[in-house]
Amino acid sequence: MDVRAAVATKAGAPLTIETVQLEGPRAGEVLVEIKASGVCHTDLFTLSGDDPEGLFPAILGHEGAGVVVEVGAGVTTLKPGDHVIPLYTPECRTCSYCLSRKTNLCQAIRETQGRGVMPDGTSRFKMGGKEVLHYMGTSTFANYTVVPEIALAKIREDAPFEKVCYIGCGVTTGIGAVINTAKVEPGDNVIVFGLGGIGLNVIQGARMAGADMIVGVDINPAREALARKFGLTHFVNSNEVEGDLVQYLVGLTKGGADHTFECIGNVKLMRQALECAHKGWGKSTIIGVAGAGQEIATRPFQLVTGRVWQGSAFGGARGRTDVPKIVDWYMDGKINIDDLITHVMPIDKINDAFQLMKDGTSIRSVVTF
Ligand SMILES: NC(=O)C1=CN([C@@H]2O[C@H](COP(=O)(O)OP(=O)(O)OC[C@H]3O[C@@H](n4cnc5c(N)ncnc54)[C@H](OP(=O)(O)O)[C@@H]3O)[C@@H](O)[C@H]2O)C=CC1
Ligand SMILES: N[C@@H](CCC(=O)N[C@@H](CSC=O)C(=O)NCC(=O)O)C(=O)O
Ligand SMILES: [Zn+2]
Ligand SMILES: [Zn+2]
Repeated sequence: MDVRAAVATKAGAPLTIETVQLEGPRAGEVLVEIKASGVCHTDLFTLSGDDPEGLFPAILGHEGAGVVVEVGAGVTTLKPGDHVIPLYTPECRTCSYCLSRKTNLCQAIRETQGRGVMPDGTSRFKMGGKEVLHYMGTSTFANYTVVPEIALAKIREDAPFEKVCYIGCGVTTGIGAVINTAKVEPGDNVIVFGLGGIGLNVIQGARMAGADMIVGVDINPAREALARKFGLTHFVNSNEVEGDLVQYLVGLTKGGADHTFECIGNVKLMRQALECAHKGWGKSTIIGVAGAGQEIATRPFQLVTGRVWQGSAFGGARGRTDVPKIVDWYMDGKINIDDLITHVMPIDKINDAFQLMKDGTSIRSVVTF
């Protein structure tokens, strides 16, 4: 079938809206009509060429929501008409990672996903007779896509696609990092570096967990007012701090934070986030994704003296199990998504969404089909 897609032809170039040929679902696969997709910083990161796994030409997008159109042979858990959110972290429930119960990083299809192909090693997308690659196993910047059954969360049918698509990455990543990975406890002090589409959800998660001080660090003063609505108690504009930022934050939290989160992807800030965690017990969780060749550094003494450095992918969430519950939280008014979706536009305007993100003007843009 012909589908409309925003194609990333090469690193650094704007996406182009194209008619692409999509083959139907093979065994274990599902054809999904994508109704809406958020644009995450990671899409921009991959498009920039900084992602060691970035491949072109490809159809980016990993924050979608839509409706099942057709299922391939052997698919038992989904049927046409079901509403779904594609998962870049699948949940097969049978691989050793899933069975360990120690991680959400299902590895059942990770290798082929990283090569931009379906689990059988081929792509379903073609343009002008040539293969176009999948991205993160989801490729949601197309009005139809094919996704493995194990990478689809079935959600309730009354949830609005234009809002709950954000649960496909940003919401789950931020709230999940607090609840599943860091396990923030009532009364904890928290510092969040980067108050964008992820960091604001970390703030929202910290408030849900009952944190006491919730400190946000950003260079964009426009982020303060919105962050306060989500639970921020102290805003720090790092450009305005005189002297050492780490010392300032340690002072503000009277010895360092119980938990810090890096939500930018900057290795220097990852170090600062670790070093303003409390001596003896502070935990620092890296969420931001850093480019090829970037490495983190600190004095080992920082760890010897009890700080813990860890990371979180997709908020430690097991998507098929947890995503439907997070959709319920939104529908029940327990979490706020609406105020974070600052722009909605048709897919034809997707390059505007990337520009708004680069300019620091948007929190989340959602494209519709
Ligand atoms: N681990 C995971 O599972 C996931 C990781 N990510 C990653 O998380 C990171 C954040 O994504 P997202 O929230 O969408 O990105 P955004 O661009 O929305 O947010 C980043 C924020 O950090 C601010 N910032 C930039 N530089 C600095 C600085 N030097 N000091 C303080 N603040 C700064 C930005 O300001 P300004 O707006 O002015 O630039 C912006 O407010 C990215 O690296 C993304 O790839 C995303 C999803 C999942
Ligand atoms: N491909 C990159 C790493 C990109 C990355 O870390 N992705 C996150 C999700 S970011 C979503 O917006 C993730 O889940 N990582 C786990 C994984 O298995 O990819 C690189 O090679 O550096
Ligand atoms: Zn993302
Ligand atoms: Zn698995």
